[in-house]
Amino acid sequence: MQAVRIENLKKAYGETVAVDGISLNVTQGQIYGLLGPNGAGKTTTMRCLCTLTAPDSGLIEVAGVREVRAIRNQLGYVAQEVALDKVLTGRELLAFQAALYHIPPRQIRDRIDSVLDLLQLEPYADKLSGTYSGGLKKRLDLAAGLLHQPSVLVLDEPTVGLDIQSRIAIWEFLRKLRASGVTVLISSHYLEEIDALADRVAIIDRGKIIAEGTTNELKAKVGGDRITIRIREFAERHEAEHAQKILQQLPIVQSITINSAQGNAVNLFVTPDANAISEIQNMLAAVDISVFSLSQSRPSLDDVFLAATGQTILDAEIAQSETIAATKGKKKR
Ligand SMILES: Nc1ncnc2c1ncn2[C@@H]1O[C@H](COP(=O)(O)OP(=O)(O)OP(=O)(O)O)[C@@H](O)[C@H]1O
Repeated sequence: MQAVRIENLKKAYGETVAVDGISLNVTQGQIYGLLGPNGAGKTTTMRCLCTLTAPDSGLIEVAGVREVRAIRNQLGYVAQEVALDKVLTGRELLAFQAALYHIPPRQIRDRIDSVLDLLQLEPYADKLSGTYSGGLKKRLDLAAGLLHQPSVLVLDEPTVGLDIQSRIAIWEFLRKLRASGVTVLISSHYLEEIDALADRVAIIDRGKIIAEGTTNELKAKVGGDRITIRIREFAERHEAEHAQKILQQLPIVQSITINSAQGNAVNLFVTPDANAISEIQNMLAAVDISVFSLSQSRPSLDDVFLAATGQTILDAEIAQSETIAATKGKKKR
């Protein structure tokens, strides 16, 4: 049975199309990643799945059930913002959540002890949650999401703003959860997070899935190696375009894009070839283009995004924030 099935989900807010026909299948016991820039539609997809936002159309099924109440019993949702009442202790907060989830009163104590243990929160359980560090708050949020023993845990950007140690602790916890059979759906715009955790990934851009598969499958599809050339530390766009024109003539070059977020670096995908670097260097030297730096790497998930959209995730985020700023500016006038 599929843990999560979403078919042709659509949701618009006025003229903004947040989700534009997303379909997903998540097998039980997997960590499934939704990767995409801010504003791609990840939160809206998750909120629709968790029955917190009504979709305009599309089908949602969780562990074989479609009815709102039944879906809620199967799902735990941990939102992007930590939603804690600071004047309660961790334990009191969990007790409050347990009542919201209609957990039978006789079971509440055991359930709370069990999630506190699972997230190694016992030493902090009787301290006010307002005094917790960011990592502890997130762990308490995760504990609350697991109180009713959901078969699917949905996490929206669970490590945003956390330091690296707290992030790694949460990654380890999620792997343990998977080993116990819980399905985890996680959204992130951190490439390394999805790379480290997800069995499968859907890459989302502007409300649509642009690539789906295991991380290895997706990287393999991109093909050859990536070579990044910087003509100068911060090159002008026209300098990068000149190099692009020259390098396009090389048969080993599969595609070339210019990355403005990286000082107009020139990104190439080339067929794997031991002489690729020297061929490129010779070609540029022949037309007197000097090179500030040159690096070669295996494809990353960002390359998958780049190959599908023509821009990196960071570029897409910059473009999205510029669109929002422009819309706000228009409204003010
Ligand atoms: N309640 C809302 N009202 C109006 N527009 C919304 C609302 N929620 C989301 N949007 C818009 O829908 C689009 C998708 O947003 P969404 O939050 O789903 O993306 P995201 O990939 O989760 O990004 P983020 O990580 O920034 O939340 C964006 O353009 C956003 O501005």
